Amino acid sequence: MTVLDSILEGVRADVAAREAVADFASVKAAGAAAPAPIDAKAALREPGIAVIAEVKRASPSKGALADIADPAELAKAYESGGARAISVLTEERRFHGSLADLDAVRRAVRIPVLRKDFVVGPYQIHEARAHGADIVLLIVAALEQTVLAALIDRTESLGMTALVEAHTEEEADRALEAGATVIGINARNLKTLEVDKNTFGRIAPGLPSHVIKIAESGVRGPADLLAYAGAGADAVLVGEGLVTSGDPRQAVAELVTVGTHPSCPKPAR
Ligand SMILES: O=P(O)(O)OC[C@@H](O)[C@@H](O)c1c[nH]c2ccccc12
Repeated sequence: MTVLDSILEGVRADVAAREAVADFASVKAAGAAAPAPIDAKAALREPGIAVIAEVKRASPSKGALADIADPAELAKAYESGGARAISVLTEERRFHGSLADLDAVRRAVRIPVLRKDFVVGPYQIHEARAHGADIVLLIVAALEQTVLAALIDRTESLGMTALVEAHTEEEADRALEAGATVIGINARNLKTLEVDKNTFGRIAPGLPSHVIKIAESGVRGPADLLAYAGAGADAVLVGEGLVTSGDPRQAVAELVTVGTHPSCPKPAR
């Protein structure tokens, strides 16, 4: 069993437990009653490399990363440093995230918020909307093709943006085939947890120019952002490098400064 399989097993159990308390119809209604989502695609297409800053307490590869007492305060620091969007891990068992973190961040910032979890079905999409998410992560490796296509459709029908994550050329092809217009290439293989920073550079050039391309994982500083920008990234998603920095506002600001400088490579459009 891969790491991803074992995470998915826990997630399915947790979703079933929540669904026993609040059924599908009730999360759907709560999502419909939530304030309208922000247009995250427009935000990601603004000039300069977008920085998506992540609220990440722990990871399966590193264990505890940061003691984040107040996720709202961290998100505000990211926003004031110039982050274009905030990613919030909501998976509990391995990443120590929660929907309460998502709520706190949603209340604290005005920029788009991404629900970062292991989505296995439509329940979590409506739940994300009910908790104020504008973007939902969908992981190709975790989903069958027909389910992936249906979940992208459901996410976008609710006015949110589906960020579809791939790790190989085959997965990127599946993402496109399923209708993804925002694709994240994760340098970390979720089955083995190994990081290969060349993954984005191998896969992204093969994606059509209309696709918004996000480089995920492994950004520790401006040099990494520049390398991803040179390979065609519209955005970078950064977790560990920010939560362990000591000064998250400053750490984001350094990335944003480099990513918006006239000398920074721009994606072909
Ligand atoms: O902490 P890093 O190396 O900056 O990585 C952030 C982000 O890419 C990573 O948290 C991530 C990317 N895809 C995921 C899917 C599930 C959980 C986590 C992730």
